[in-house]
Amino acid sequence: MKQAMALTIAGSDSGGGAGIQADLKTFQELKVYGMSALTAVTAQNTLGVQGVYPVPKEGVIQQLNAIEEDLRPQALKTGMLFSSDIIEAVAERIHSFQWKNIVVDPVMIAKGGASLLLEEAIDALKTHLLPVATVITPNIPEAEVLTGLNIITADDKRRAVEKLTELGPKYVILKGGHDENPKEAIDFFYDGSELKELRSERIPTKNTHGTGCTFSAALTAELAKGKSVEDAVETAKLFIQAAIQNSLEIGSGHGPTNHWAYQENNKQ
Ligand SMILES: Nc1ncnc2c1ncn2[C@@H]1O[C@H](COP(=O)(O)OP(=O)(O)O)[C@@H](O)[C@H]1O
Ligand SMILES: Cc1ncc(COP(=O)(O)OP(=O)(O)O)c(N)n1
Repeated sequence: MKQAMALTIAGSDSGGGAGIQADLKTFQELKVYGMSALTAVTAQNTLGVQGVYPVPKEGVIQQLNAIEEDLRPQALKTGMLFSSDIIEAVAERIHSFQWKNIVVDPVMIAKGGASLLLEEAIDALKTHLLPVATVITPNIPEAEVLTGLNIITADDKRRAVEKLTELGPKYVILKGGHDENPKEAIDFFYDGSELKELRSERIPTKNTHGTGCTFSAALTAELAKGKSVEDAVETAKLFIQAAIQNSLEIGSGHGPTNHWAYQENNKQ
């Protein structure tokens, strides 16, 4: 059997709950061989981000070249990319290597408010990276920045996903973690014509550090196995639901999600 292989291009979270660490843990749980290209080192824990140290663009390019030369991913995701320099380099490599199944999680701001994307990089994200994306997974504040819309109602969400599709990605998943619904966490899935809702119970917990990273990593892992985007997102939603339901009460801030809960639940 061919081994499924996935790549994450993202920042490091020293606390292990988000970023590269969350992505690799998720790949591993879903039995996908994980590779990483680091874009930045953050000093971070459950209380927030204390420092950001970007990797020079040349270092990011060299990591991607090394992966292409020898390993080739069947799917990849991008997370924290930080600067327009890094975004342009990543988009160029994805294009020239003709990598497929590209998940763009347009990470902008960490839970505590720290900026993980420079203001100057927003244009590059829209003009360089979204056109090469297969699927993008913004949360509501990120979708507001990318579209310039105020997103509150279901109609706003429809308008937002349509507008985001015009920027290039084939599919848009507008995540509902930040909306006001106290009972359900509803994500909107748009394939360019049909809008579907992915619903789950909203779990009342403060331990949601790394939810977005984990969700997009699960989606990427399933794409690497050859699933369609429609099927991969169903598994990603179940994976994040189990991870939040069994989140870890560690640290004194927003604890991380539990990456092994999905497999534990699915053991015979
Ligand atoms: N309290 C919660 N209960 C259940 N699902 C949640 C909860 N918070 C977020 N989610 C889900 O986690 C995933 C990540 O969403 P979100 O938190 O909006 O992303 P981000 O971490 O990028 O802000 C989505 O599928 C969302 O519906
Ligand atoms: C290094 C790094 N990358 C991404 C994030 C944001 O992760 P996310 O899943 O959106 O979770 P929260 O920041 O909302 O907890 C991050 N914090 N660090």
